[in-house]
Amino acid sequence: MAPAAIACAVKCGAHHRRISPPQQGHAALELVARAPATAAAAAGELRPARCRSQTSMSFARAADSPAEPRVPCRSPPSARRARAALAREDAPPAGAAAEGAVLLSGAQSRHAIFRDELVRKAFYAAEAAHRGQMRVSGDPYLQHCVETAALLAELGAGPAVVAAGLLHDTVDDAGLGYGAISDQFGAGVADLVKGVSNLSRLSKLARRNDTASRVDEADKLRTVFLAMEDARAVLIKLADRLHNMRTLDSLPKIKQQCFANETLEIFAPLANQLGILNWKEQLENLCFKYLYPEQYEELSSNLLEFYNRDMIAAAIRRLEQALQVRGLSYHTISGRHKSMYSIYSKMARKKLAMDEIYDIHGVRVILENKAECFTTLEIVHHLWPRIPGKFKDYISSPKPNGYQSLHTVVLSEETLPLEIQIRTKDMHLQAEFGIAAHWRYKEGVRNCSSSVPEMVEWVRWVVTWQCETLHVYHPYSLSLGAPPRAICTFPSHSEDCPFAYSKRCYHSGPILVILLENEKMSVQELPQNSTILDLLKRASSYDMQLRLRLNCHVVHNLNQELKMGDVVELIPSTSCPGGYAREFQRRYDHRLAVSPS
Ligand SMILES: Nc1nc2c(ncn2[C@@H]2O[C@H](COP(=O)(O)OP(=O)(O)OP(=O)(O)O)[C@@H](O)[C@H]2O)c(=O)[nH]1
Ligand SMILES: Nc1ncnc2c1ncn2[C@@H]1O[C@H](COP(=O)(O)OP(=O)(O)OP(=O)(O)O)[C@@H](O)[C@H]1O
Repeated sequence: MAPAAIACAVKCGAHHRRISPPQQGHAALELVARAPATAAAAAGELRPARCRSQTSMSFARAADSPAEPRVPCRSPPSARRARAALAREDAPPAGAAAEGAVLLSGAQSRHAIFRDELVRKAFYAAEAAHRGQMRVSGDPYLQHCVETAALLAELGAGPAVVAAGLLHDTVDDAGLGYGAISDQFGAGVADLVKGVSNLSRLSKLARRNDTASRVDEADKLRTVFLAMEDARAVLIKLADRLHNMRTLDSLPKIKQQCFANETLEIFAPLANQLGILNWKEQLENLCFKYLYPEQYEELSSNLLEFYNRDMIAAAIRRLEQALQVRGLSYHTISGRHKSMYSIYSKMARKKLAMDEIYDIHGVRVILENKAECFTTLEIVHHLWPRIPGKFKDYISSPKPNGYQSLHTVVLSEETLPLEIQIRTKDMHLQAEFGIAAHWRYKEGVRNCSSSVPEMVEWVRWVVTWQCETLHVYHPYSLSLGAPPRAICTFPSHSEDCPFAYSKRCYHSGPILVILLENEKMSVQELPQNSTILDLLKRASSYDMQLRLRLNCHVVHNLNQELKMGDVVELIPSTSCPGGYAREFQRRYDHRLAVSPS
């Protein structure tokens, strides 16, 4: 649908009555009531599911990110300071800026993990490394590092991930070496920081090559991201991007759009694949704001009048009581309102006005068996008047992908449509993690024929396992069936634990590798067991004068086999001492400096 048509569709929905406003840019509210079997439900508690969203729009830009083009800061003093800070113990170093102390205590008051020894030490190292560096907004650079780490802390990530979140820009922007980080924080943290750097570099190249505009290529790049790095590095990169997107205001419009395009095509779907829906929705809403500002404003002001969180909470309470009266026990009842971008996309996809979208407010009930689902449906239709034509029985007639659920739309509070989904715990497991998984449903048929789903499921599992908040809402922890294999107690793993984090993919299909040549990045799909020579046959610019690097190491053997996520660079033999990437950056910066922005 053309933007003008969307604007019209948004307008058409503008007559809804005024109700409680959502926070701007806020991801969908999600409320969960556990069955009385759980402590939360026994206490009648409603709580936000997954991480609580925070969408403060207060700071501007960072690392790989928004304030581009960023001349790489290789300031020897900051690098020296940072190395010195690394060498010290974890006490605040003499000369540490007072504003650093304020940032640290602010972070500690929000998240206890900032009191952890490793995390505090990482904070001081980041403080020393970034001292004096400012963001485009004029805020201290360190603020971005702290906010990135805070997002990870909010998910319940452990000390290594939060420490790496604090240090994520020290290699690229403060000249700290892998060795220095590894010596002080261990190879685990250093690998994560390096992993984030690698992802940032590819992301930068993707923006320069406008990869986001080629859907297929963007899909493949996401797959490469998941394949090439530890899932936790991807998580840190996502946190980095989310904070940068929240603070995009200070940048020129053209760069805002460039970041928003890339985020919408690559990072938001990545968050979806990782199962961090709250981040996915925040990222999408922010992209929407920068890419379609008029439609965003219009839809946002209409939704201010329309979103009704209290109604969802009241509906959950009412249904809970009714189920109790009938003696029906359930696993969970959850509610959410649809995010702004999801509404916008559905309107565009289905050419509908806002008031024709019936699932803006939704509730989902998970029960033990089919019979209980149908009884619950009766109860629902008894509690609220149903909207004709909106009932779907995907239990009796499952969707081709196996998805099963009952869907109905009722009129809550007499005027507001409320979508209610009713399913068993096994159906829910299928809908979240099986072939009918929600992320696959959202991506449509793309990606589904390769080994990608297997890899995504693996990465989702690792990330879920690593983050307490996500773990709590994992179906296995809702006793939705036995875990597939024996697992350790959260959050530690035995050495041979199958769920310990490691790069693990089960590739049976083709591999994806990145080829960098002549300032161009492409994602190449090759059969298993392909060699560097096979890849070079596809390179338009290859001649024997060029040197080759595979994952930053010079290559001597062209028959070396490639694996998923490898990065192959063709380097001009006259390359500058700083390496191809830096020369590339220099040329790019020069071009931007001379071209009108
Ligand atoms: N995980 C998963 N969820 C699904 C799938 N199909 C539908 N859903 C969920 O069910 C909701 C409604 O789907 P349908 O009842 O088929 O409705 P629709 O065709 O999208 O159109 P509307 O009735 O306008 O919402 C979706 O918004 C999803 O939340 C699926 O294959 N997998
Ligand atoms: N009625 C509901 N109750 C509770 N959660 C829901 C309900 N409907 C969808 N969800 C969940 O809300 C999240 C956001 O879904 P969203 O509304 O953006 O898309 P969708 O409903 O799945 O798809 P579509 O836009 O295609 O209708 C998903 O995790 C989805 O499973």
